This record gives sequence, C-alpha cells and structure tokens, in this order.
Amino acid sequence: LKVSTGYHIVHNQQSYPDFHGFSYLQGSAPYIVGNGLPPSAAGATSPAPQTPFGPAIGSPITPYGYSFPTPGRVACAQSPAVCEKTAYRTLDGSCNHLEQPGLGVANTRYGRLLTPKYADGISAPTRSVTGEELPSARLVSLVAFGEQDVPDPEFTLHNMQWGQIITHDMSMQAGGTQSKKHPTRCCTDDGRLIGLDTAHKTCFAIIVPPHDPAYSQVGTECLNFVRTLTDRDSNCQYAGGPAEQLTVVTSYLDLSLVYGNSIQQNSDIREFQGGRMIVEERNGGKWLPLSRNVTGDCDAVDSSEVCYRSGDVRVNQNPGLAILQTVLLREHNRIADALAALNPHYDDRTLFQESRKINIAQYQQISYYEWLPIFLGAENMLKNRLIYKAPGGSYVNDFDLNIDPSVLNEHATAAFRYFHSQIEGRLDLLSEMRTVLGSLTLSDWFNRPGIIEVGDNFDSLTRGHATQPEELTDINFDRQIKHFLFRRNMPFGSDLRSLDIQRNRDHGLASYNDMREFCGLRRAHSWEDYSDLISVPIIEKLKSLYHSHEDVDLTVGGSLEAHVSGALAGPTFLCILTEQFYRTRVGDRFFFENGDKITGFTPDQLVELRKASMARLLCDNGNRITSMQPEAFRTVSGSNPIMPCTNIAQVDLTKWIDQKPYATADPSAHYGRK
Ligand code: HEM
Ligand SMILES: [Ca+2]
Repeated sequence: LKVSTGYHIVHNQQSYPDFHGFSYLQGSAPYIVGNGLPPSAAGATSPAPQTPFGPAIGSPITPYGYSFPTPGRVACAQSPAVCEKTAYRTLDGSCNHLEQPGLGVANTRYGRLLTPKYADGISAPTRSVTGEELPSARLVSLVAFGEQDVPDPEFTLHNMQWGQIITHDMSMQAGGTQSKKHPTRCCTDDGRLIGLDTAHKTCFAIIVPPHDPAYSQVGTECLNFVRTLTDRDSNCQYAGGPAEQLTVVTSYLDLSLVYGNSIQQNSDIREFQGGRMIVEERNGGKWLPLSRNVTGDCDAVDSSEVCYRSGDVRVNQNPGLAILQTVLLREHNRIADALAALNPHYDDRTLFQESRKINIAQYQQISYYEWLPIFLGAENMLKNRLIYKAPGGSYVNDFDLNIDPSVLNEHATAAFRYFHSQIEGRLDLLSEMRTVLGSLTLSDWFNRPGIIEVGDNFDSLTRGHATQPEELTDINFDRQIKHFLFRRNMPFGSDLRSLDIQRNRDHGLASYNDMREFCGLRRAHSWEDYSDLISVPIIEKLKSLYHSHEDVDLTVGGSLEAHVSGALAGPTFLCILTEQFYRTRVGDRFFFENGDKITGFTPDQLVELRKASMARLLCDNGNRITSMQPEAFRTVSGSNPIMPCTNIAQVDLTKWIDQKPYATADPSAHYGRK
C-alpha cells in the first residue's frame, strides 16, 4: 500500500512529543452563539467545514486512493426517497440527513477512515505482509496484555458502564449474537477446531496456543468466532469494492437502545398510553418488559427467569448494563408523566415524542459535557469543536450536511474497545450508607439480568457502580473477561481481548502503522520507531509475536500507547475517537443544542437541559436512592461528596408547558414521514 499524497491531513506532530496540550487543530475553536441562523451567519470563523481528521462526505479519495460509494445510496434501509422536515427523529435514523436519507440508518455499512487491508483485497481476513498468518489473537492477548487488577483512582464503574451504553447506541456488528452462544459453530463442543472443509464459511476460529495458562487445563484448542456480515452478503447493499461490514443500529446518539431501531421494534415496547414505554410491575418495582424468548435471549435456567426485552438485544449481557437500560427507560416514563400533568391536552403520540426528545437531549448533554471529557480531555474537545465553553442558553448551530454521521469501523472495532480495559470483574452491592453488603462475580451473571430485581440489588448495585472504582484504563483486562467471558457454568469462557483482535482482522482494519500516519504521527520504519509511544519492553514482546512491524494490528498497537495527558487513550486512538465524536455531533441534525425552529428547544429549555447529570438520573430512577455524589462518574471525594439527592440540580420541566406550536401536529408527522 502506498499513501496517496493528494490527501490533505490537517494535523501536524509538532505539538506532540511531550504529551502536553496535544492539539489536533490549529487555531482556536469558533464559539458559535445562537440566534437560529446557520454557522456562517452566526459568526463561525472557519469557511470550509472540516472534521478534526477525516474527509467530509463527497471527498472522492481516501488516503489510500479507493473511492467509496456514497453511503446513502447503497443503504438497504427503507428510507424514503424524499424527506420532510418534521419535529422528531425517525426511529431508524432515516431523514436525519435530508439529502441522503439513508445516512446513519440502522442496517447500513460502517464508515471507514482508511482502505481495508484484506488479505485478498476483497474480504479475506488480514494476513502478515509476508503472506503468512498473523500470530494467534489469543497469543497476542496473552503476551501483549496483562490481567492485573488496578483500580482507577478517579473514575467509577458507571463511567465504564455509560461507555457501553454509548457503544450500544452507536453500533452493533451484523450477524453475531455478541453474548449468546452463536448458532454457527467453528469449534467442537469440546474445544477442537472444526476442519476448514467442513466449517461454515463465516468461521474464523481463534486458535489457542499450546500451554495456554487457562485453556490448556481443559484441553480447549479453539475459541468460536463468526465473521461479521458485510455488504457483499447483502442483496441490496453491495456496490462493488472491498467488503464493508454492516451495523444493525442507528449511528446517532438517539437512545435507539431504549426506543428500538424501527417502528416495529418500538411498537413492541411502547405502551401507547400517556406517551409511556412499557414497564412491568414485579418484585415491588417497575422493570423492563420480559423477553418473549427467555431461553433464547438469556442464559436462563428455565423460562421463568427474568430476561428483558428492550430497544437493543444486548440488554441482558451484564447486570450494570441492564441497570442503566432500566434507568433510561424509567426516565422516559418519569418525563412522560410530568409532561402529561403539565399539558393535559397532549395526546399519547405528542407525549411520547416530546418525552423521547427530552430524554435524548439530557443523555446527549451528559455524554458530551460530563462523560466524554473524561475520555477525550476537555481541552482537546474544546479545541476540536466537540463542545463549547459555558454555552448557557445559546445554540450551537454547526450542523453540517457534509459530515457523514456513520460510525467508523476503526472506532467501533478498535479504538472504542480499548475501554474494555475498564471492566471490573467484581460488582459490589452498597447500602445507602455506602457500606459493602456483598458482591457479585461478573461471569456468574452474564445474560442473567434477573439478579438486579432480587431484594434491594437494583439500588445496591447502582450505588456500587457509583462508588466502586472502574479498572484503570491500561494494558490490563480483567480475568473475568479474559478467560471467563460468557462461561455459562463451564470452567472457562471466551476472551474478550482475543475477540477484539480477531475482529480487527475480520474487518480488515488498516494497520496500526497506517493509522499512525493518518493521524499525523510519525510512520514507523522499524520496530524501534514505535518507541516514541510504546515502551521498549512491550515492543520486544510485539517483536516476538509479529513477523514485521507493519503487521501490528490497530487494536493492539493503539492499546499499548502511552496516554495523551488529560485523556484516557494514546494519540492514535484519541485521533479516531475525536474524529468519531465530532462527526456524531455535527452530523446529527437533531443534536439537542441545534437551534432549528422545528426540531430544537427554546433557550429557556436549553438552560434546563444543560443541568442534566448522571447523579440526578440515578437519584430519580432508583427504587429508593436518596443520596449521591454530584459527579457520579467520579469517585467520592472531599470535592465530590455524597449529598442528599434533593441538593442535586434538576431539569425544570415546567419550561415545557405548552410552548410548542406543533402540539397538535398531524399524527403522521411523528415518525418523520408521511
Ligand atoms: C461488562 C462490560 C462489557 C462486556 C461484557 C462487553 C462485551 C463485548 C462483546 C462480547 C463484544 C463483541 C465482541 C466481538 O465478537 O467482536 C463487544 C463489542 C464492543 N464493545 Fe464491549 N463489552 C463491555 C463493555 C464495553 C465498554 C465499557 C465499552 C466502551 C466504552 C465497549 C465497547 C465495545 C465496542 C465499541 C464494541 C463493538 C460494537 C460493534 O459491534 O460495533 N464495551 N463488547
Ligand atoms: Ca443510535
């Protein structure tokens, strides 16, 4: 592969080496004050829209010279050909982009920054530049990554857990089950490889090396791995060129995991009364409705076990996730009930859509202003125009038709998965006084969410996640996910780090070295050149694994870099994450800060929405949680003390008293199309 010189990379490496004040963009961010006008009229200083790193829609050439078909045109989704400008988001994400209605829609292709590196140029998993096989993903997981338990001094388990919520909102690789035993078997039940001639064509099993510290004890030689479906497997998506994987959910941060990704999915979880979503009363509380296929969706002992149905099939995967899904669902109904009291003349549809809109807005506020700065660094976000300082009641009108909001394959398959490092295998149960009542072992409760309904567990686990530190974001991945993932009563399970590495090769992601160069860092010409970001002992380990320094998988190299100060990732992953979250905001016409007259909020409402916090969300939606620290993603400290919930700022919903001219709008407008 050769880098095309025609590609313009915005960034330089001058500010890089000492890790201080690392910035990707020259110049300062234009602060856009709101008056409902487009950015040019609102005083934005940059003439041409430019993402932090990547090409905008319509840029014909990627760095490697392959021209991508316009995503909107190849989308299989049933997006209308012509969109109407309506007040609310559609459920499948269509018509967010009015000119390319298929952008960001469920069941379309991932975006990609760099041309794929398939072994055959089309779809075969990546191989070494020497033509040989890459080292076993399990071997790389064992040799390059650790499994030490190092608690993070600053951030709580909710910080990790919110990340999984964001992940599930943004993407889900097609064709897999992610947590349930996959119906396609690439290994025999006793862990032997099924021969290539008999295995299903989507198999890409992970070969366990001899003397594996865990698996050799039970004779497991093979970890199941099924390839992600691509546009080439789809009748309506393929437009030629190398394979691109498909993602099942809307790429927008639109709480699709709560509301579903289609009208059909949504109707199955909506009450159709009072604007509410379905909740079921059990064990003295209000819970997500039950799955209709308990033994299929969960690792349930029998069909009487609790197993949930929600907007996202992954809801049951682990207890912390099921808790936050429940919190976000209850928040919807809390808002709907309040709006119904404030506006008795509203019908179900208006209540539903208005509550959904507020729920999403609060969630975007928390995600961009409270959560993301922890990962990306507040300064980096400000410099790259991901957020603005003290916006008060003003709009941020920089929505840009040239920005593709699709989730990047490099983001979902490599960079964002680095935060699997934050997962903790022991989940503490805490009383209101924050004394430890007990704890759960993660691998006992994969796909068995019913545990959160037992006794006071919902509140105790919620407090636990708000108090207990997450694992340090580093090269260590907890034993519970490194040897025991989805183990279902077996002595061992799978290894999430191995899956991440194998998935990188399945998706043919560009190499670590290519991505460094794309991000404006120095391209390495020898192993030693990696020492600017990766420690020498780790480079030695990589040398023992890979044939060439050009072979290092993006997932691996990016996870081994020293972090940029103030952020939770090294420069290469930070570049991908920054690019992604810029696109996710600026490419979303419905982003809550947008001052559009039809889709936006009033300045008064915006002031309220900006008071939303994780702490308040947990206070409002527990069973009996009465105290919380104001910054729930951060551990309790002198400056972040536990306080009564009543002291934590609340979004005042009286600002929504019948201020909308569209309260009695045409009902068909609610799904955004006629
Ligand atoms: C207990 C917590 C978690 C578990 C058990 C878990 C497990 C998994 C599994 C099994 C997959 C699919 C692996 C594959 O077959 O390729 C996956 C994908 C992924 N995970 Fe996690 N995860 C957890 C938390 C997180 C967190 C905290 C983040 C980020 C902050 C994250 C980010 C991702 C991403 C981006 C993907 C790919 C999504 C896609 O399909 O596009 N996960 N995770
Ligand atoms: Ca979504």
